[in-house]
Amino acid sequence: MAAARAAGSGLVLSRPVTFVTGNAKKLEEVRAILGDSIPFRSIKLDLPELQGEPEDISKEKARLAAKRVNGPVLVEDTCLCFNALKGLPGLNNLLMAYEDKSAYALCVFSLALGPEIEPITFMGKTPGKIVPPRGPNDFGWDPIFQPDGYAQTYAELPKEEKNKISHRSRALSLVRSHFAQADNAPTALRATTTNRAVDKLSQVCLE
Ligand SMILES: O=P(O)(O)OP(=O)(O)OP(=O)(O)OC[C@H]1O[C@@H](n2cnc3c(O)ncnc32)[C@H](O)[C@@H]1O
Ligand SMILES: [Mg+2]
Repeated sequence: MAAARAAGSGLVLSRPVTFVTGNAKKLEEVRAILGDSIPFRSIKLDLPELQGEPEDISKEKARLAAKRVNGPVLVEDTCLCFNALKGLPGLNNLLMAYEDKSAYALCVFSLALGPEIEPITFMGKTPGKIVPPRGPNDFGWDPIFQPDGYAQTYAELPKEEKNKISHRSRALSLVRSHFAQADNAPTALRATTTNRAVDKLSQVCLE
């Protein structure tokens, strides 16, 4: 297959990256946010629901997906984390007992360039609070999450607004920078430099 080059980026992949998810709504947002900045295809695969820290879950999803696809993959794991529960994901009703309704939406993308290559992660975080549900009920917990600085829940916001400030778009802007950063490295070094550059990036959490 022909090599794929991300628009405006020097990161050359042997195949276009495959975004793997079982969630059509996620895919819709990723398409809207990325446009044609990174060439990707997508497949619908139900990855196992793993337990643990979001970063570990995301990486494990990427390892499993890279084996299934046998090529470069991008996956993501998202959670709504409640500060009253010390960042643990939880249920809206459980929160009733707590005065602190603050929360954050967290999205962790993992990029694995192949089945034998350790995935690298990119995190985006959007702070907000949990409210009684408002707005359309077609995407997970969107109706109960109201981002800071907004009077509307994610579900009530126009899609373009959500996509400007969402946990997902913040994480994806790091994915994009990662692809663009590879531009600065000599071709022969790109693969390894990319992996190292990401050590730095993987600790970045865009808030
Ligand atoms: O195949 P994957 O990508 O894993 O898809 P999933 O639907 O299982 O996705 P997650 O495990 O990452 O997400 C856990 C839940 O969070 C929901 N969710 C993810 N992103 C969301 C967003 O931006 N707004 C509202 N709910 C979201 C999603 O619908 C799930 O019910
Ligand atoms: Mg899942």
